[in-house]
Amino acid sequence: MSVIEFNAVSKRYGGITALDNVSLALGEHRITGLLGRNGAGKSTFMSIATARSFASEGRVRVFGENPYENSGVLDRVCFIGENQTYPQAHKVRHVLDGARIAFPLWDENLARELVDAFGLLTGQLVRKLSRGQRSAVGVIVGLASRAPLTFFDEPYLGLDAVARQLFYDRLVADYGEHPRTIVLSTHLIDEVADLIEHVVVLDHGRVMIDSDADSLRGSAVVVSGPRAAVESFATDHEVLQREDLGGFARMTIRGASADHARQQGLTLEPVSLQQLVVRATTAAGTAPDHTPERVAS
Ligand SMILES: Nc1ncnc2c1ncn2[C@@H]1O[C@H](COP(=O)(O)OP(=O)(O)OP(=O)(O)O)[C@@H](O)[C@H]1O
Repeated sequence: MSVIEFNAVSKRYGGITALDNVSLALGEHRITGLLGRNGAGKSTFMSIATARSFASEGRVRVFGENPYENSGVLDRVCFIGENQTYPQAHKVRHVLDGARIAFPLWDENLARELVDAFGLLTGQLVRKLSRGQRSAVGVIVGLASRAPLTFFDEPYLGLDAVARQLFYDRLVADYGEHPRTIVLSTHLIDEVADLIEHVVVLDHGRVMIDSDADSLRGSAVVVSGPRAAVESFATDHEVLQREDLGGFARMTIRGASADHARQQGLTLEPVSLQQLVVRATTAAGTAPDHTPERVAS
């Protein structure tokens, strides 16, 4: 079942097209990485999927229904943005109290554990927390909500590397025990590469990649060795990137057979998700009428 379905959805702000004819179906019980450059349309996508703004055109379905003013849908959705704001007088405990009421599947024990793990105190005023600590409050709400559809839109402004790792570890552990649909938008692709199962890359409001993460990772390899041998190997393949280093060459090649490369004495390395995303979004500007890359779903 698709939890989110966008069918030819566009969103325009005056002369700016933030989403351009986006068609996507995100299945349930997956962690999807929503990736793309600044201004690509990621927040706009999440804003429409959470019924905080209207599409200019197209059809949106969440849990199979129109999400607008639909409490049956929205009660199952949690959105954590990069800049959550809280009332001035609120303490951490008030935020948790509000979330307990808002989210039917709220897990108070998990919330308390996470408060400890992030080094917070429930009696602290949220406005006196550091930037990273405020982000931790958002992350705690997002995880403990156990919402069947949870969005994290760059949730970790100011969170240090240790706290971000804590978020990733707890996300994976809790998701393992309580599978749900999670959409995580981030620019820290290398950090999340191992935890995302599905990848959606937007660029200039369009879908550039909509793919299972493993298939995407396996879709290309980096081959290096003597230049003539690499050139010869690359002849019948699509070369995504090349570096010439004197008599040596290093190429990122799509659809290459690893065994064949090894037989020719070439060195193989996997391509990182970040490299694939960078490649997809740098090539995008030159391909206005592209077809989204859908490796497998
Ligand atoms: N409320 C708005 N009014 C006018 N333009 C907007 C509005 N919201 C977004 N935009 C524009 O729509 C485009 C997509 O913005 P969006 O915030 O969705 O991108 P993003 O991928 O989330 O970017 P970032 O990674 O920088 O957060 C941008 O060109 C942005 O300037």
